[in-house]
Amino acid sequence: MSSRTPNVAVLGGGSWGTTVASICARNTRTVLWSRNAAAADEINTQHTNSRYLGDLPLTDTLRSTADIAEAVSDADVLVMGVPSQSFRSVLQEVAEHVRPWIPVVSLVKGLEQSSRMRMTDIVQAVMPGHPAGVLAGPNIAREVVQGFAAAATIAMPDHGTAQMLQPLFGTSRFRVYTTTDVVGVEVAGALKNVFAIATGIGDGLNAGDNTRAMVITRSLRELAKLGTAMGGQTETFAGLAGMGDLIATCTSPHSRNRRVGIGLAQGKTVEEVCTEMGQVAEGVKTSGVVVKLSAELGVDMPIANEMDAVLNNGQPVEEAYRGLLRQRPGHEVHGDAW
Ligand SMILES: NC(=O)C1=CN([C@@H]2O[C@H](COP(=O)(O)OP(=O)(O)OC[C@H]3O[C@@H](n4cnc5c(N)ncnc54)[C@H](O)[C@@H]3O)[C@@H](O)[C@H]2O)C=CC1
Ligand SMILES: O=C(CO)COP(=O)(O)O
Repeated sequence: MSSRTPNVAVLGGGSWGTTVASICARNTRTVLWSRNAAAADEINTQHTNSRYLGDLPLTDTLRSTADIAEAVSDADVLVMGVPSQSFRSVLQEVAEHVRPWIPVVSLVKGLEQSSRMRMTDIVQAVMPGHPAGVLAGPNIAREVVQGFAAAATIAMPDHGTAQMLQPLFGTSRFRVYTTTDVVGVEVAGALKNVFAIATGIGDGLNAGDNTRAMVITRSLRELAKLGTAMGGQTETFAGLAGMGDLIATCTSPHSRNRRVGIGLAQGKTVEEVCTEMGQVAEGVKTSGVVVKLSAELGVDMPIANEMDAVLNNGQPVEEAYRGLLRQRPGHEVHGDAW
């Protein structure tokens, strides 16, 4: 790469794709692909994305297009910000237009339902040879756009690539750390959404602060057990992408996943809550994938199992908490039961 800063293309004009593109545009030439031409036009002329981020101002040098080939043709770095279940099809659509071997950074916190694959595995399958990594952390989009201090970690298989990408995503108030633990960061980001739904149910049932702390703490343990069984490093789960994001998502009034849990506790169906929100809550679809993976890998995940029962098998929310309380607590650190 020459001495000029790399060109970035971000695919996906929702809350987080827009936010990350706005940050990158402060640091280098950045194009955001939105499938909605009116939204792209609004970003170019008004410097807002009102559907997802209200009137919060975006970086005025950010350029947006609804033409996916145009968005990526000059890109030195490809950033994927479409939800997990659309990730493969968008990548397939764009693959022939992308320069050879440029790095691909996923912003996505979900697992593919049909294949149970992580997003970086999908990159390897669709665009073999491209270095694939992930940016994740406690990053509620609107708070990041507003410029409140926050941090994330960028994981790439090669540390030099992570260090090369770091300045593209960071600002003085958005601190980007580096790691090579792609699996750990990616799994942590996907799993925390399932546990945010569990916390939301407790909050919606007015179960109180002790219950919330119990669910978050035991969720971290489940997350770390499955994450390490899948190849992630233990320390990652105590970091920004693990504990950090679990805390943010399980406690934020802005979290879509937590709001799903609250809605369920209020007697709404998953479909009703998701339609009302009009934004993705990845944990709904990730829940079923997680229980299948945990069964395959022999990892006991009682909270995730209860969420799968509620979200996919019609179990009433009150039963989910009662089901957990019926279990006898074992050794806090070495026990299998929750
Ligand atoms: N919003 C947030 O605070 C954060 C979100 N994330 C993750 O980022 C990913 C994207 O989420 P958000 O931007 O928040 O979702 P969103 O619901 O705000 O927006 C999703 C965007 O993807 C587009 N999209 C969906 N399917 C598409 C397809 N087939 N082709 C083209 N575009 C498509 C939608 O039109 C929409 O613009 C998710 O995995 C989420 O977990 C990660 C960190 C923070
Ligand atoms: O990933 C997020 C914060 O880090 C956003 O969480 P939600 O998708 O639940 O809004």
